[in-house]
Amino acid sequence: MPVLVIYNPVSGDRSAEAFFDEHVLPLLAQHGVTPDKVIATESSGHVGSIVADYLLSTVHAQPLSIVLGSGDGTLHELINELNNAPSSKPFPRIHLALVPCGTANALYSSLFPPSSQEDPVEYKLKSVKAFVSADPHSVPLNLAVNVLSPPHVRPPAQAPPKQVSISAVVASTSLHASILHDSEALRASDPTIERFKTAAYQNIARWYYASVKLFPRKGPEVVEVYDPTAGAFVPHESSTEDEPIVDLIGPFSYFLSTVNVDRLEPAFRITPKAKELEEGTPAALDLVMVRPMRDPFYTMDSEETRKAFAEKVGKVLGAAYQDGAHINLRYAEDGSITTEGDGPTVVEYVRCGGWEWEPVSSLLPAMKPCANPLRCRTTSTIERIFCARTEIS
Ligand SMILES: Nc1ncnc2c1ncn2[C@@H]1O[C@H](COP(=O)(O)OP(=O)(O)OP(=O)(O)O)[C@@H](O)[C@H]1O
Repeated sequence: MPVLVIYNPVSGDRSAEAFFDEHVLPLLAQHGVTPDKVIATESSGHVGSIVADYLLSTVHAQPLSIVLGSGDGTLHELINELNNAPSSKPFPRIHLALVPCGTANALYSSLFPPSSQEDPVEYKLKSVKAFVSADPHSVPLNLAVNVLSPPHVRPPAQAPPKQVSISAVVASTSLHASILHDSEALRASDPTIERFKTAAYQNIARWYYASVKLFPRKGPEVVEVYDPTAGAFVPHESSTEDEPIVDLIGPFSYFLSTVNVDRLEPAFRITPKAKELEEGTPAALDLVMVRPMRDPFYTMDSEETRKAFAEKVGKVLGAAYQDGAHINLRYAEDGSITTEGDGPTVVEYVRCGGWEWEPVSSLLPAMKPCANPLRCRTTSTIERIFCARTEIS
């Protein structure tokens, strides 16, 4: 099977090149794996053209393996560039062995949940070791298709085309989208995951107005919601087999869905039940929402209310770092947050097949990343991309 070795030299703390020279390439050589190419990406989007050009130059009858040293962003680019690459015949199955060289490494840390005792070098080599082992095990990735509509324009002006983006980790609006947006500006000064926290504090008091539709996934055929008392997903109260679509209104503080991952950083388990979905079951999006109107103390939108509510959002995010404990938080009668009683859950943790986000204007300024309509749907598993992983018992 042909093998490409690709790394992004600027991802994370820029240590990918040294790590590949010192550990990854010697490990491959030790197992008799001679890569067809070893390439460092030179710019944004380069990873996709490296792989597409390679595939277009070969007969590509057999599957291709890629040892990829990067974070989630480079993987995202690879998937999207391949999806857009012109090819008269289908691309072969692609096997990935991941080396976590990025900042957050959400997919890697979900496939290989870290433990504090582990040697850091050994930890980073787990996927490559699975790939070179005598009996490699891989997991298929589910992909979510996101369609971003352009803002409405008045005729005769012509609207720009819709943008399609495929995600293998996360699709979000609201606070998380704003964090990603603003954390890029902090990359040069802070290469660590701390920059996500800095960006979170910059945006935590913002609300986003939208009307939202949730669609069921195949299998259950209803939208499901996590019930902390039952410790399980149950049918959403507004979703029945006859009328499965759930309509929600904002404002929203947090709105984020994941595929394939239960965490966005090694310790940030934002969709902690996502890994319980068994391989082979219909693809699902695990969606986490925080809507200020669920707070019994919500009266009206004002700068003051947003500031007070920001403290509660901070508690939700803090609990996500406590092994995903945010999904058990409820409002007490006095509006404080508790894990006791049967008050409304602070977080709505939904399992669905897709969602639509239609922004509506608010009296207070909305944020750029969430200003356009967005539709996100899971596809059934796409067979071509597999990740090398050891069995997780
Ligand atoms: N040679 C390069 N010079 C500049 N940018 C590059 C180069 N190669 C790739 N990139 C860009 O670097 C960006 C960041 O890469 P990546 O996502 O792998 O790391 P990260 O953002 O640190 O990690 P994570 O996504 O896990 O937080 C990608 O968007 C990619 O387009």
